[in-house]
Amino acid sequence: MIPLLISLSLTLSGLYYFLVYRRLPTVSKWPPGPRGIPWIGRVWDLPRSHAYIRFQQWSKQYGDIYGITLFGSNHIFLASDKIAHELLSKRGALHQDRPAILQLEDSRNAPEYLPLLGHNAVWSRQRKLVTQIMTESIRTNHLDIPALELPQMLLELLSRPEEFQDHLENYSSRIIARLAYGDAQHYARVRIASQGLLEAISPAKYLSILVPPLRYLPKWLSPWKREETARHAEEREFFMRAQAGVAQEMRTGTAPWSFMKRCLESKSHTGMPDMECAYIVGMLGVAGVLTTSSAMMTYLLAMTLHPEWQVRVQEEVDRVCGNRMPIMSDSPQMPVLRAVIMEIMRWRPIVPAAIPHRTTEDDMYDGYFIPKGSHIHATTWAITRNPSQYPSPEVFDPDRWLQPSSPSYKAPLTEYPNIRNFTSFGYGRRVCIGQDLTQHEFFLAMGGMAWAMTVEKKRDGMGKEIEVPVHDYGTFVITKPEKFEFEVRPRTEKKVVMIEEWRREAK
Ligand code: HEM
Repeated sequence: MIPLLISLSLTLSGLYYFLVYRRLPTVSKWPPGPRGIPWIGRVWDLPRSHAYIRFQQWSKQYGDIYGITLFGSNHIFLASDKIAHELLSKRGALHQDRPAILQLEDSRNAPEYLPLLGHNAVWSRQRKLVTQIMTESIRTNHLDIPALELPQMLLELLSRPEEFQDHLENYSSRIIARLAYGDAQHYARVRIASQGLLEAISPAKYLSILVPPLRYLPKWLSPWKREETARHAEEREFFMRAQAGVAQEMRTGTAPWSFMKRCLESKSHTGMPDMECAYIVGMLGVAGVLTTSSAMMTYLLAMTLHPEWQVRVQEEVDRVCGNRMPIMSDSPQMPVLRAVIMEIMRWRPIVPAAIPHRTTEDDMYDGYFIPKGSHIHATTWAITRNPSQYPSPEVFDPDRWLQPSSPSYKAPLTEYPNIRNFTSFGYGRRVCIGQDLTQHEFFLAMGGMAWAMTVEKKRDGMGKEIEVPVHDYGTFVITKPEKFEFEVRPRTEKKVVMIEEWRREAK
C-alpha cells in the first residue's frame, strides 16, 4: 500500500507541474517560497506541531507573502497585518471559503462546525443566527455571566495554583455552559467536547491532516478513522441531550435565557433541524473554552516572569477600583490592564497558525498570482512578530500599546488598546464572533486576578527561584502554556473573605 501511495504521489506531482505552472499568466508569478518536489512540496520540512514557528522562519526568508505547495494544494502565507486586511477583509468576497479538514467527515458542508464550514448556504444561515444571538446577549447583559463564575475560579487558584490549567478551563467552560444552556451543569462535557474537536483538527494528533493521501488507506489500516467516528458519536449524543434538557425546561416555562433557548425559539422562522440547532450551540461552547482559558494561563506566566507589570496593573486596579474588583465600566480608566491583555494576545497567540481561508476565484496581489482554491494562512504568530509593527517582538512589553512613540500605539487611551479586531481574531467575513464575550472574560478575569492575588516565582528548598519555561506551549492548533511552577499569595486576607462571600451570593 505505501509503495502504491508513493508512486501515485510522484505521478500526480508531474501532472501538477504540467497543469499549474503552465497555467500561470505570463505577467504574474507564484509568490516566492520554499520549493520542494512538485505536487508533494516540502512536507518533510513541516513539523507536526508548532509549525507556525517554521512559517515565521520562512517569512523572514521569503517576505510577508510567500507560497508553498503541499500535496497538490497551493498555500499562501501572510506575515503582515496590512496584506491580510487587503486580501481577507477588503477582497473578502474572494477569500471567505474554508479548505476541508480531512480528519472530519465533511467539515465544509455538514451543518456542524460553523468555523470550519465552507462558504455556502449553511454557513450563511448559521453565521446570521449566531451573530443575532451574540448581539442579543450583549444587549440583555448576559455577557456579565463571567462575573458570576469568577469567585470560584479565584478561590481555586488561591488554594491549588498547581492545577491552574484545570481551574481556568473549568472557568471558561462554566461561563460558556451557562450561556449555551442556561446553567453550568454541563461544563465538564463542554470541556471534553472542546478538547475532542481540538485534537481531531490538529496535525500533532493526526498525521492524516498533513498528509492527505493517507485518507485513502482502508479503514482497518486507519485507526484515526475509528477514533473520529467514536468522538463524533459521543459529541452528538451530548449536544442532543443538552438540547433536550433546554427544550424540556421551555415546555415547563422554567428555561432561563440561553443560546439554546434562542436557537430553539428561532426555529419557527428558520426551520432549522434539531440536530443543526444542537450543533450551532454546541459549537459555540466548544469555540469559547480552550481559546479564552489559554490567554488567562498566559497571564499567570507573564506576571510570574514580569513582576514589574503585575505591580503596574495592581496599582491601576487599586487606584481606579479601591477595595472592589474591576467591572467592565471601569475599562476606559484602565489602559494598563488593557495593554497587558493586548500584549498577552500578541506575545503568545492562542491560534498561532490561524484558521485558513480558501480562495474561490483567481486573484492577484502585488504581481503575485493566487490561484482559485488556494489556502490563505494569515499566520498570527508571524504577523504579531512582524518587527515593522512590533519592534523587539519576543519581548513582553505592554508599553508598546501605551507609548505614543510605538508603531502599535493608538489614541485615545480611554478606548485603546482594545482587543476588538486584533489580528488574533482573524479577518474579513470569517472574523471571530466571540470577541465581545472574550473581552468581558479577559477584563474581569485578569483584572480580578490582579486585584485578588500576587503570582511570583516559586523557590526551592534552598530558597533559590525555580526557573519558569518561557516557550513551552502545547502542540495542538489552539495552544496553551505547559504546566509550570509558581506561587500565589492573596493580596490581603480580607479580600479572600470578600471573594468567599461573593461566591455564596453568586450561587
Ligand atoms: C481569545 C479567544 C478567541 C480567539 C483567539 C478566537 C479566534 C478565532 C479565529 C482566528 C477565528 C477564525 C477567523 C478567520 O477565519 O479569519 C474565529 C472564528 C470564530 N470564533 Fe473565535 N476566537 C476566540 C473566542 C471565541 C469565543 C468565546 C467564541 C464564541 C463563544 C468564538 C466563536 C467563533 C466562531 C463561531 C467563529 C467562526 C466564524 C466564521 O467562520 O464565520 N470565538 N475565532
